[in-house]
Amino acid sequence: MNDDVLRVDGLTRRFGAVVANDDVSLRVRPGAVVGLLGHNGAGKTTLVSQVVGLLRPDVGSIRVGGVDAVAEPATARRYVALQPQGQAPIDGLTPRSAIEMSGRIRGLSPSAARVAAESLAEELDIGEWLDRRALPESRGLSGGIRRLTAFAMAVAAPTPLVILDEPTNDIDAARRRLLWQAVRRRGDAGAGVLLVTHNVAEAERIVDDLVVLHRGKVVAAGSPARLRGTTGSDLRLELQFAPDAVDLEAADGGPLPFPIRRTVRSGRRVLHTVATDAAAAAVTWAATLRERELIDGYALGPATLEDAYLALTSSDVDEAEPAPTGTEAAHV
Ligand SMILES: Nc1ncnc2c1ncn2[C@@H]1O[C@H](COP(=O)(O)OP(=O)(O)OP(=O)(O)O)[C@@H](O)[C@H]1O
Repeated sequence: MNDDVLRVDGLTRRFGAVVANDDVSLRVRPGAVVGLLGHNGAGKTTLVSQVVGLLRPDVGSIRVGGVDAVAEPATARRYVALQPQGQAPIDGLTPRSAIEMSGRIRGLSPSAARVAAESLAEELDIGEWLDRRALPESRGLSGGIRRLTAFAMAVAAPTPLVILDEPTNDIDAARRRLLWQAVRRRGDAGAGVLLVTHNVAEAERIVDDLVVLHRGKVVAAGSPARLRGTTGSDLRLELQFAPDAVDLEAADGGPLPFPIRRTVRSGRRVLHTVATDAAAAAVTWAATLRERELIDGYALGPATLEDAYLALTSSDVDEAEPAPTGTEAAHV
């Protein structure tokens, strides 16, 4: 089908010796929320900058709403709204005036822009700040309210494609939940949404598909269930090591009394993926490590997408066997 609202093919962008995007391809269909995940420096913002015409690719093509965004960036830009990664420059404005102004720039009538500001303030629970002025040096409005205002500015008028670059930074947990729901609603209303985030656990609940970038390359793509790459009944045993634990291998590297499907090391955490029937043995073993003060603590719960994401983007992974995902890109 060629009704993609965003289609990126073979995109490569270098900065000197750094290959920030390396043969990246992805697509976003109308009504789909696609999460773009990756660590710092993975190349996410470079990709977004090319889609909105702020950077030119070295190689590859970008189509936004069917328009060649490399050849005709100004035309393509009409189909896309962007919430950039940094704070929106709204000093001197109130959230209400900033949201209304964005809506007006995107073609809303004055009355439609007023209605949009009111309804977004309600949707995001920022009504109490709607008429408070943002002042220089981050005064007047908190970082979180500024981020929510920037989101409202991006979606004040509907566009076929919405790109959100880390929209949840600085936002408290309750309003983050409202924001995720608002993002999902934009997809349900028919927009294609490209959502750049580090927040794997929260994004998992609202995205249709995920694309994982690692060092400029797409290392996995597909639905959250496909990327999770474990059977529905798998569990995750998380071990937390003390800051002064010097020999992680000695603590957890011996023969284990149960089979482990996958192990990922992430800082002071070690995440083992285990089958449900190994739960009792896993807890007994972890409790012993805890008693011997080799670990600070442990937790056993359902395997999550975060485990799979860390496995895809970490160089410190042991796989017992190839991940049973059926995806062509579920390995690095
Ligand atoms: N203007 C630039 N000049 C030189 N190098 C750049 C430039 N912009 C990005 N890079 C480099 O390209 C790589 C990808 O950066 P990019 O900002 O796209 O990553 P990111 O995934 O958005 O990271 P973050 O999550 O930290 O925002 C990094 O190595 C970065 O240092």
